[in-house]
Amino acid sequence: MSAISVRGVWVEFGDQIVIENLNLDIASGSFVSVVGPSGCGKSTFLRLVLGQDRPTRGALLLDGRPLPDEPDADRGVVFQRYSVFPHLTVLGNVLAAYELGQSRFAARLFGAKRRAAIEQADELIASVGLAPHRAKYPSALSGGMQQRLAIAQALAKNPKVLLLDEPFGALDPGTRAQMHALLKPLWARLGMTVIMVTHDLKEAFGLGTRVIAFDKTRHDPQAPGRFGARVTYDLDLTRDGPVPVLGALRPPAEARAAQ
Ligand SMILES: Nc1ncnc2c1ncn2[C@@H]1O[C@H](COP(=O)(O)OP(=O)(O)OP(=O)(O)O)[C@@H](O)[C@H]1O
Repeated sequence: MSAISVRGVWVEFGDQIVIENLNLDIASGSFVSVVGPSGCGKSTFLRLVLGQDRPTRGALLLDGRPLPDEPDADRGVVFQRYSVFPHLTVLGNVLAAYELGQSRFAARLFGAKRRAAIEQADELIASVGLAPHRAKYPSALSGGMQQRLAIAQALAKNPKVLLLDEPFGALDPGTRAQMHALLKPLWARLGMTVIMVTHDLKEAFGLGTRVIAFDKTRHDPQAPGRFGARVTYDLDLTRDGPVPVLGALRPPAEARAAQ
């Protein structure tokens, strides 16, 4: 589990301000959904936490220490598409993640370490429901199966923080619901901190313990890049009390627990 602090973060590309003075504290083990209009900087924020992009100003901390500048095994990521290796089987994909995560200097594991990695990979493959498909290549898997594989691959590194960028955006509603049913118990069992960008409000509220909305609050028609996005809503769903969901009121925690 891991806590993330965002301190006075700005992101600028040339004269375009994308994120403006962002301050956030994300608790260990929380599941944060990030929503907001297209182009408001949600993926940019995720790339900052991943270490793929750096803030123009400000700092990000993981457990009180500056986030490393490059992605590492502490942070796993699943994108909407294309995050699995097409030339490797299901097992090969998950094993590759173990190899990359565990062996910094030699890319392959051998002997007892490899056997242990295969055992762990098989457990993970089973936990995302892909055991019968372990020898298949991604081209032989459905979109939902490929995303389950991408999740297994991200989890193989045993990350403290799992970053999800519209992970189910390309899936049909039925498969999406299956993915929700898979992800929530996995998150609860593994106790990771999850940050998920989504355009689907139902998904955001259904999975998240907290929903953060990004948006630009100021606009200059003469200079569209002059102002960046800020946090416009920050809803803690673990607290009791009414939370508006799609125009309706969410039931209190007791009633939810009984559901
Ligand atoms: N490397 C880059 N160079 C220049 N501009 C960039 C770069 N990365 C992002 N941007 C700009 O930053 C803004 C925010 O992009 P971002 O992808 O973070 O938005 P988003 O909220 O995730 O959008 P969507 O919901 O459509 O995926 C966009 O205007 C985009 O063009």
